[in-house]
Amino acid sequence: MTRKDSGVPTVRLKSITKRFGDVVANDEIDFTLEQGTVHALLGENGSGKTTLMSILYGLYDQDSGTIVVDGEPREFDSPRDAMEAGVGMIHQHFQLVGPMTVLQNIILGHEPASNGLVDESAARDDIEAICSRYRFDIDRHLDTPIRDFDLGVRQRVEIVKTLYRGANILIFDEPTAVLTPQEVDQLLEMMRELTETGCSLVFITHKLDEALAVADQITVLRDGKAIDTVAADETSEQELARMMVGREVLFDRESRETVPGEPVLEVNGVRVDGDRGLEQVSGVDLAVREGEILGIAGVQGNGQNELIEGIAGLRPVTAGTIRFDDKKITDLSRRHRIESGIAYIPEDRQTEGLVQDYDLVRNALLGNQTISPYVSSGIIDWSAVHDHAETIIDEYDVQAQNANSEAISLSGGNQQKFIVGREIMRDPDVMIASHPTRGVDIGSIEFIHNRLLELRDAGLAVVVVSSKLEEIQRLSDRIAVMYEGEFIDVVDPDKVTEEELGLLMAGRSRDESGEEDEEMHITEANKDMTTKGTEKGDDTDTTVTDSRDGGV
Ligand SMILES: Nc1ncnc2c1ncn2[C@@H]1O[C@H](COP(=O)(O)OP(=O)(O)OP(=O)(O)O)[C@@H](O)[C@H]1O
Repeated sequence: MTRKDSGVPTVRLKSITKRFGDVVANDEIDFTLEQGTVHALLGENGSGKTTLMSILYGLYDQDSGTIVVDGEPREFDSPRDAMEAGVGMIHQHFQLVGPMTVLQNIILGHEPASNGLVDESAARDDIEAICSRYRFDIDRHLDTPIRDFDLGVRQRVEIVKTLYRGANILIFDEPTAVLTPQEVDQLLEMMRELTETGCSLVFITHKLDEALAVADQITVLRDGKAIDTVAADETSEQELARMMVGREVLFDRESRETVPGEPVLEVNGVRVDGDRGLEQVSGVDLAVREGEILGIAGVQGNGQNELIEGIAGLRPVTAGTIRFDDKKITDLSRRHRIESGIAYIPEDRQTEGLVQDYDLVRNALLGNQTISPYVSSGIIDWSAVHDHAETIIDEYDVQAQNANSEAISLSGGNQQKFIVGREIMRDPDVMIASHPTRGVDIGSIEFIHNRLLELRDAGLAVVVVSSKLEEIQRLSDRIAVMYEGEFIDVVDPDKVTEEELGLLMAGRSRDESGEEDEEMHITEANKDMTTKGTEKGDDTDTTVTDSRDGGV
């Protein structure tokens, strides 16, 4: 990748300060974005990254300080003002309207008109030109409602929407958090291509390797202050981690001493449909034992999310049975599953994990509405719920003004820590965690990982779904790989490389010689880990190569 020399700064933020009540979110921050470069903004959850960029995007007024764009001091009263100056923002949480089509979402508020009518054909041409230039594949789906797509596609729609509005200064707020590894590579490549066409990019991220791979400059924020700005090719992950957290952070896989017990959660022949009524999970078998973490790896969209939503009771299963603690729970409601001991950390904290305009007290009650001491004889004990919210805040280091703060006022990572705390503190027997550290800073990732490992060591059955391979490898005792609605393999994390996992996630056997690709062998010992190919035009048995007993 070629990198351009710094020219005249595209954006200069001078001594920006922003307070929310007593919280100083930005404390006299200076920040310079050079023309045609990628500038990564790093920092722990709550360090002030989103606030700083929201000021540049006209969402917040700064209390003091100046914004200079292309050499001109600017005052943005709204995102519309910022957009007119060429500043666009792709948010962590998408701002799309579910029932509207992809095309309608892209042009919303900027509809081209012809004879007083919306000229969809002109819009279509413009969008197709943008898609082909930046290699987006969404132009095939312009007439489909956005609610039919997963997060990866929704994000691409957001990016195209921003480009459609003419932005050439693009702020990406944790864009890779919702993407698969392959999509991440594509996005990073696309970000470089955008700079080649004269765009200047701010890249907010927690992923140091991505910042180092794509950025020219990196600025680290801590506690609302800019700690330093360094050239990406003159620093390292270790140095950045130290600047962010103020200490060394280690992510080594520790060998474990304890042995898993009996299966507590068993799934047999389960089928689950996706949002569009198409079968996403095609009759899978799964058994999770006491004291183990089963990692489910897979490229997003291969049924893993539908499967765990089926287990958690958020989505009906169309066939098969789910048993927990030897009792059939297939038809139990979500609430009854919680009461029976199944906790769930959802993929999308914004819509499934929290009610954004509820305060943390009411959010602490979610899922505990029938549970003593919070509720007895149908009466809520708000003082007990308040104490509970405060305990979560303290023990999970959630940065919030207090328990009465609305969820929406918390940074994304702090919202995540609150949900993790609430779910773990239910004292469950089974924990199902979907992308548990999405959007979480490295210090907090270590913290959440350690909590999940503690649950396992305390004898819980834990299921972790993640598209981050290093997370799956670090946490799991076994890794089941899902591909097109089925388990294609079960592997030992100590014996598989990231490359092999990546191949499996792409539907390929670990044996690259190809001999085993066509028909993998089934041994007696692993027959019960086998899943049947069904709806996808494949009626052969798909085999797993792990020889331990027990279900996937
Ligand atoms: N609308 C708001 N009201 C009150 N406090 C807020 C608001 N927005 C942000 N804050 C607070 O300002 C601080 C900085 O938050 P910000 O979202 O900018 O952090 P961040 O670095 O982007 O974090 P993350 O990586 O978790 O997204 C946090 O303490 C946060 O709770």
